This record gives sequence, structure tokens and C-alpha cells, in this order.
Amino acid sequence: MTTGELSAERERIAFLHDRLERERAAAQAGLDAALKDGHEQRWHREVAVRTLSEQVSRLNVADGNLCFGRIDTAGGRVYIGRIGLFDTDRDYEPLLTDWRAPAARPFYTATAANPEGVTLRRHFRTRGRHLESFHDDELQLTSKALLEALDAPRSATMRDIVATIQAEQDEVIRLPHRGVLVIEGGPGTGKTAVALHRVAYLLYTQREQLSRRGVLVVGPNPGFLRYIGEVLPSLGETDVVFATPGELFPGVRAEREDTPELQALKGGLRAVDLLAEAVADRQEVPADPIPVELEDVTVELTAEIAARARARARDAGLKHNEARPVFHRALVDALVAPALDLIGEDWPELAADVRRELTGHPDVRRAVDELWPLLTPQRLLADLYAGRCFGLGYPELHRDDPRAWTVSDVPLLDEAAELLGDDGRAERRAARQRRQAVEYAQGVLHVIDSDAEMYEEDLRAVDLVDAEWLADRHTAVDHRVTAERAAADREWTYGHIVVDEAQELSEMDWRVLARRAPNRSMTIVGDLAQRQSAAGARDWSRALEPLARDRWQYRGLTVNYRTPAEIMAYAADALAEVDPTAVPPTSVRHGEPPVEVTGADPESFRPATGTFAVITPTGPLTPRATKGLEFDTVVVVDPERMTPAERYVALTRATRRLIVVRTPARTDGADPG
Ligand SMILES: Nc1ncnc2c1ncn2[C@@H]1O[C@H](COP(=O)(O)OP(=O)(O)OP(=O)(O)O)[C@@H](O)[C@H]1O
Repeated sequence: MTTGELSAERERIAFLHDRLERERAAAQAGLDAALKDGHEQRWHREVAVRTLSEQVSRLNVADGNLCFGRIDTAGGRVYIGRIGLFDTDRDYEPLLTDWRAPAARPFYTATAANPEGVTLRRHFRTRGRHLESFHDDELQLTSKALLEALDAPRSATMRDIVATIQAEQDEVIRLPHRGVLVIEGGPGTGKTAVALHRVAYLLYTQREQLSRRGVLVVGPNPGFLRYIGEVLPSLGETDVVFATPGELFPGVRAEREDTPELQALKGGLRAVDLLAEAVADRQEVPADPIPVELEDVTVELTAEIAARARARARDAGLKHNEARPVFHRALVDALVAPALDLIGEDWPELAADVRRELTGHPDVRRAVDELWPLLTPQRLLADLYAGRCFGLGYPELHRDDPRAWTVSDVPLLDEAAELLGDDGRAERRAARQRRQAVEYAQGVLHVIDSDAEMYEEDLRAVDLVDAEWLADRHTAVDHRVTAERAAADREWTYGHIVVDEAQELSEMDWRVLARRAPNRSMTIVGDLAQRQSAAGARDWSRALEPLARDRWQYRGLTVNYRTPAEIMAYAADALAEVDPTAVPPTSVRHGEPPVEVTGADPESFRPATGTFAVITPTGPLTPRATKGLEFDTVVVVDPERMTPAERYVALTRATRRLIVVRTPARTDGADPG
């Protein structure tokens, strides 16, 4: 790196920052104008404000590390950065190439063996807008830039890796496959990082479609979602919904876990039949006949009449709530003849009168409510857990607080919603809001037309518009961004779904996700050796068969960017216990060998700088809670008291130092209690 070269590159990077500044100032001015402009049509204004705000925030995040690399080929020189900048005066010639553009690809994939026409690859190290230094990596596989990135101390949140994406990761990030893609790799192979960069890449290449439908990222727990939450915004992407499997049913936020036995029961496909039985159990016949007191006579709604009406309603092929009117009608049909017999008269309109009386009769309505109740998913499950599970032969489902939802209840609630159908609540709410809007509009028209100055021949507002029309025009436009609307709507279907730690998902969880992604555009990231849930996947083919049959692609990642080789070697026994055939990923870095001590205070290992965690079998920080996370220094307490998969996860969280602490009671052979 000569001084001349460094100052030339500094000039170039300063120039790019000036360009960025100009673009941002223009976008900000446009945004300010759009916000102020009261005359523009409201809808147009909203679109302009939204587009310009997105542009401003995208330009804002580009400030840090705007340009991080350069490649030279026979075709010229390409500067690579977080966003693309173009020379508007020169036919939109690229000044800076977005890392996702095809022209940037060789920056990530060229090697000495396959240089792809690249004669030079340069990495810039910047601080703010200032270029501190650069180095050329001669197309080596593990560049200095990568090692520097991996050696840097970790913070509480994950960072993006745009500047140092590796070739095997780049292939997965840009894979053109539109269906289900499974990415598997051992701990620290960058699965999460790759999945998030793939989202950014897909949003770049299919922005129109994806930002309309949104992207859903499913991660194992809220701590993990907080940890990865900054990566996409740092790449300028915000149209993304983050959720744990316990949050996939709007209105419920479950964090509690069931016992492994219950997880397995609720997570397996037989839960579908169990729920169907639970719904059928709510379609009842009365133990004793129900009297219906008509004006002149009293008819009896017998078990036989109810059973026939139930058969008719079940045959209608509708969902439970939607079949209620069929049941109601069938009961009425069956009661007309006995009522006429009791009245003992037969004149033409009598049958119609009796039918009308029966249809609106409170006794009949009450009977319908009792024998074929309107059900919400929550009520169905709560009643099941409160005691109906005994009648169905699943006593283990009973619990004291039926509505204390667990993570495994969420796919059951979703499945129940499918079986029950619309409970009419949303429709009733919409009708009420509409009625209020029309009443308000009528009021407005009345005020306009009651102006005392008006003459007979003047055109009145009601001559031009009616209240319904006015209500339509003023119905509030849904101002929420895609991500907010999607998160609140159970029937929302996403443009793309990413599932992280996918080995933990049960068969029932996969059914929920299948409903949210009918186009099956999904990136599924996991490692079967790290599975901790009793209901999780043991084999991708089996787990994905109902979702994608055999139409899914598989890619493996093989290099560990987190854990030094010495720690990986120490964790090898745990891996062998989980799966003797599994091959651990190869670590890029070397470091200190793990330390084993007995009876030490884990806190005594807390370093002066860097992130630190103490993982113990029962918490507060359990192996389950650390899934997907990493820390500079990790103390694992009593790994022998963990399952092999838990042990494997716990031992592979450290980026630098691993200390294994055993409690003395354990080594004495006494009960650790
Ligand atoms: N190309 C890269 N450049 C820089 N850092 C990287 C790269 N790839 C991965 N990393 C870093 O390696 C660490 C591990 O990545 P990540 O958490 O995505 O791995 P993972 O495969 O999801 O691990 P686990 O299975 O344990 O959850 C992270 O700190 C990530 O930023």
C-alpha cells in the first residue's frame, strides 16, 4: 500500500460520501415537501412519503462502511458497497455497486484457482467516512479482512457480514431457487447470517413482490430475535416481521414450554385428529329432551331430532362455526311436523307460520348455542384443557390454568382456527364500523344542506352524493406498514419465510408455516445435531414431506467462523453422542484450549471486556435459551447434567474462551440436587 495509492483511494471514498450526502439531501427535501403539501391527493402523498422515507433510511444506514471493497477486471474497476450510487449526468454509470448486484459477485467468489477475471481484490478498512487502510488479498480463501472481522469482540447484537461474505455462503445467499431451500451446517457456520443476507438479497432482486407481502423471520426465542434484529435494518431492510413460533397466532404470545412428553403429543400430526375429535365433541345431542314452548303447544327437541340435525350439518362440508346455521335450520325443519301434529290443524299458511316462530324462538336459539356452540380457537382449547380432555381420553392435557398458553399450544390454536372457521366476530365488527361511518356521513350531509342561505333551486349535497358514498371515501386508509398488517392477520400470506433453528419445529409448527407461505418460498436454516425439542425434526425429508414433498433443495455449510478449533475439538464428544456419523465443521481460527475447573465461581471468569455468559443445566441461562447466540467468553457449568444436544450447543457458543466448571458435589458422585 503506497501513500499515493492510499490518498487516491481516500479521495475516491470521500467522493462517494459526497454523492451519498447529495442523494440524501435530495430525498430529504422531497420528503419534507411531501409532508408539507396539503393540496396533493392524500393517497398520492402517502405513497410519496412512504417511498421517500424508505429511501432516506436506506441512505442513512449506508453511512457506516459505505464502500468496503474493490475488484479490478479486464472490464474495469468496480467499487463495492452497501448500496448502489449512480452518476446521473453520465447515463447512470455506476459509481458504487450494491453488494447484491451481479457485478459485485466476483468480490465474494473469485479464488486463485478460479479468479473469474479478477486481477485485484481490495478490502477497505474505514472509520466513519475516513479510509484508514486497505489490503489486497491475492484471492486467498481466508483473507485478512475475514480474520479481522472474526477476531473483533462481539457485542450484544449480531452484525452484518456484507464486507466478508465467503464463497460457499455467497452461493446460498444468491441461489435462484424459488421454493424451499434448506441450509444446514454445524455451529458457527454462518447459517443465521447467510439466511438474513439472503433476505436482503431477495428484497433487492424481487422488491416489488416481497415488500407487498412482506418477509417473515421465525427464530427460537425473543432473546435470539433481539440478537439478530439489527442485521437487516443495517442493510436498509425494514419490511420484515420477526416472530418466535409462540407468536405466530395473533393475539397470543406464548413463551412457556410444555414438558417433553406434552411437546411430543401436541407437536405430532395426531394432534390434527385430536382437534377434530375435540370439535366433534362440541356438536352434541341433549341428554334429556328440550321443551320448546310455542304459542299454542310445546314441542320436544329430542336426542333423535338433534342427532339427525347434527348429521345434516356435518354432511354440509362446512367448518364448525359456518355449519351452525345448517344445524339451526335442520332442527327447525325437524320440529315443524311434530308441532303441526300437536296443533292438530292443517291450513296452508300454518306450516310457514310455525317455521317462522321456531326459527326465531329463544328456546331453539338457546338449544343451538348449547348443542352447536359458536367457538373460538381459544375457547375450544381452554375447554379441552379444563376437563373435556378426560372425556376424549387425553387426561395428560389437563392443566390448572387452561388459558396459560404454551409454545406448543400455538399451532393447535392455528389448526383449531382452520377447523372452526369464522366465528363472525370480524364481520360483526366491520359491519358496526361501517354503520357508524354511514351515520356520521349522514350527519355531515345534513349539516351542509341545512345552511340557511340555500335557495330552493340550489344543488344540495344530497343531490350529488349519498351517505354510503361519502362513508366509502372517508373510511380510514390502513396506514400500517406491511410488516404491522401482516403480524396482526392470521390469514396473511408472506412473500418469503425464513425459519432459523428449524430443527426445533414440530410437525404442527410446519403446518402453520405452510399456511403462511402457500407459494413455499422459504429459507430453512438448522442443524439436526443441535435439536433440543422432543417434537423437533430428526430428518429433513420427513419434516418437509408434507410441506414440499421432494421439491426442496439442500445446501450445506462446512466452515465454522465462530468457535476456535481447540473448542470445537473439545465439543466433538458431545457431537459424537448425538450422532456418531456427524462431521463437525472446520474452524477458521485457532485459540486457547478450554479450561476445566472444579468448584470455582463462574463469575470469577468474567473478562474485563467482551461479552460473557454462564450456561447451566437449569438456568437462569439454559442451553435452550442460548440457541443461536454467541459470547466472547463462556462458562459451562456441569455439562454432564445436560443432554448431549444441549451440551453440544452450550460448548459451541464461545468465540474466544471456554471454561468448564464442575460443582464439587457432582465430582464426589453425590446428588447435585
Ligand atoms: N463471512 C463471514 N464474515 C464475518 N463473520 C462471519 C461470516 N460468517 C459468519 N460470521 C460470523 O460467525 C458467527 C456465527 O454465525 P451464525 O450465528 O450465523 O452461525 P450459525 O451457523 O447460525 O450458528 P448456530 O448454529 O450456532 O446458531 C457470527 O458472529 C457471524 O457474524
